[in-house]
Amino acid sequence: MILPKDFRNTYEEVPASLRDLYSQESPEKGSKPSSKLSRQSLLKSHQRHLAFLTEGPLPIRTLILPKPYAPSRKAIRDASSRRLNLGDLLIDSRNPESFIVVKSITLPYIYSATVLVVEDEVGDVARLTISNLEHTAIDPIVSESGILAVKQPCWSRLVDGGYHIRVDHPSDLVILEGGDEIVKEDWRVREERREGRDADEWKKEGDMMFLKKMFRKALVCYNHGLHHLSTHPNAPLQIDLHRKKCGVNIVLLRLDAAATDLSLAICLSFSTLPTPPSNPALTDPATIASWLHSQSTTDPLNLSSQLPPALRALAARIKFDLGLYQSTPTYNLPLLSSYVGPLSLHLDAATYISDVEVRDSGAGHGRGTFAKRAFTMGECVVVEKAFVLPGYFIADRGSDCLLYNLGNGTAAPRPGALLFRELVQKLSWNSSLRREFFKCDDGGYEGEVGVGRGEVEVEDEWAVDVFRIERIRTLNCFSVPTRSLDLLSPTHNPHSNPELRNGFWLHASFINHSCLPNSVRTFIGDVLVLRASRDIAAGEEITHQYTSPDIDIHERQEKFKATWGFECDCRLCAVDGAVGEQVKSQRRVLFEELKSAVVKAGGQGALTSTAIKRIARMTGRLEALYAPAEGEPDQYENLPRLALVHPTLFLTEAWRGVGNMERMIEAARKLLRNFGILTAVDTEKRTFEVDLGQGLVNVETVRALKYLAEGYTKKGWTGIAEKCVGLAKTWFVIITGTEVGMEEFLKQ
Ligand SMILES: C[S@@+](CC[C@H](N)C(=O)[O-])C[C@H]1O[C@@H](n2cnc3c(N)ncnc32)[C@H](O)[C@@H]1O
Repeated sequence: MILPKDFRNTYEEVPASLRDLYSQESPEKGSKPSSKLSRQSLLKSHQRHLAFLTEGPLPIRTLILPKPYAPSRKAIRDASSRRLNLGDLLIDSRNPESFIVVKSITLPYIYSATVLVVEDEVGDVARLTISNLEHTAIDPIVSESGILAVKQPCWSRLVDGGYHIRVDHPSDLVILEGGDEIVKEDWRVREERREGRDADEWKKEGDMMFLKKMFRKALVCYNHGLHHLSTHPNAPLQIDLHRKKCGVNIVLLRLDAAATDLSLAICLSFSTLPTPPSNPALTDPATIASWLHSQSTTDPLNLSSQLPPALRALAARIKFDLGLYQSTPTYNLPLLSSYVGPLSLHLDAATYISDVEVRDSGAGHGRGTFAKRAFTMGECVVVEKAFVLPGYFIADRGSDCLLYNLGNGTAAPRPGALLFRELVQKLSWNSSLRREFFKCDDGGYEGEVGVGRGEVEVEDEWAVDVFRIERIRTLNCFSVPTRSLDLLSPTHNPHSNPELRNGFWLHASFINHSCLPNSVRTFIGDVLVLRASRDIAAGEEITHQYTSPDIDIHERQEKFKATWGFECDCRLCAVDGAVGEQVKSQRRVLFEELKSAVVKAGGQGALTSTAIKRIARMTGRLEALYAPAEGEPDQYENLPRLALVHPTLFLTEAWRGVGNMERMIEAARKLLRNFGILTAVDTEKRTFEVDLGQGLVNVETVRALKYLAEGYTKKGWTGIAEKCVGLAKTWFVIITGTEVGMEEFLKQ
């Protein structure tokens, strides 16, 4: 089809236009549309849109969340559910007790959303837009002539006039089998099972579909094969088909279904042994499924050693993906780190959370995570495999997409949009995972939309509320590099702003922020490693920095408020906040002047001692703005002085550059001090003491120690140099998660 020149793709919604449209309540709300498009014009428009997907330039995918509304909690088969037709639907008015059954009369348009033309049981037609389905055009979930039940249907306005039916929550859509009794008689179809095909042929076709990445079609073929085997038994083939279905389900993130298939395959493989096992548990699918879901590394039935390798590998995969827990922080992290690459993020690692507990923080911060035992500096406090970390190829522009949330006017770029999509997919298909996820902080969403935490059950499953998923994502996700170590690489330029992924960790979500934290989180692929950055006492709350604090207290608090809805009340924020406005503004001005002086000095070729001294004098003036007034106690005594960090780092490296070791040592100690870490040197006894207090451990403090070691070595004070190296090593592990790359870093 040749598209007309003036063709506009109205299936790709424009967020700003939609926001404007939704900003005013429709005067027609609650009434029936006064006019509607004919079947012919809907079909014609649809054909053009389908042609656009093959002929037109593809825009960036735009996922849109309208204003929040709760998913329906009514099963369509519930006797009190009301079955409607298109003619009964009202504008912008959803009834959670109602549903409609429609049949697709077109191929689906699958891009930012899925669009179909559907007819109802009396032949009326409508455009149906389904958001948040994870399928692709080659492997669709909804098909031409597919039959769907849509819960709480209503007419939603379109920007260009007219109406469509819009589905946002995956649990508001039910895909019906052709033979389902709920489907009207003349729509019912016998499932297509080409005569003459045997299970082996279905298996081959399924394998072919799998290779073509048509995963859902592969599942259909394997199911046909299994159906054939119900009348032509062949145990090895049946095991094989369940095994293959399990593998496809894992690819589609349908882990609950994968566990069901695998338990059937395992039981069949045991029951068909020449001497079947005496333990009946081994041939009971429910027992095997519950072991797969047990989240425990224990294996009371000694299954692992008895399973054929292919089934054993699948069992391990499912257990890791559903979440596996170990009680000790024993890991070979360097080995795990060696497996990680841009396309291999997902590691086989169990989660360690045994030595922390979640309880009310008692400080008005909601729930928090607390130490159940003492941790020494550097120890792992939590090690956690991601619940979801999308593994896309960053250079692949085909995965570009944006998520617009019209409810709060925010837009998330690709990392957030892809995390949202994958969270929706994982939660839609795995009811066993929903309860834990929906316990995470949702910032009071339930109250706003009028749903209580315990009430969200649908057909014994938790409803998949996409608005709530998005709220939970924004409050709890982390931006992550492939490995924290990569952020330190000499080729990594912090100003080039490399794209970080967005990931979700269920347990780390319960850790509150402090600008003066006692732990540092790092990432090795999809494994989060949280280490104590100072000694932590049993019972102490574990905290980490959500983001490194802005120098300016107002900007800092604004960021916390805008992103997470809180105001930080840590000691640093209290002290920075209590500084008079005049001093605050003087600090800001001087900081900016220093920044320009540093840029200017750097741009004039090799630095001279005169240029460095000039910056040192300006830094001294800034330092004076942190001094206490005469007779007053020093509020910053052992607190970070954030505005001084960059200038002192510059001075340390500049003095090093011109070979002035004494000045470099002095500046490096100041750098530590400006992060809140006090050092004391006894020149007589040649001792060096470090008082970490509540100071910050980060890459710059590791660098400061490295420079100190270098300086003291040059002076011949090897004892102090060794002490600095020892501490630098511990801190390096804290800020990267492992010792991988440590020697190189300390040598540079
Ligand atoms: C990732 S969650 C942390 C766990 C959360 N407290 C809970 O009850 O689930 C982030 C939310 O915790 C709260 N929070 C975290 N750090 C805080 C702090 N320093 N002060 C006040 N509230 C904080 C905020 O409500 C924030 O949106």
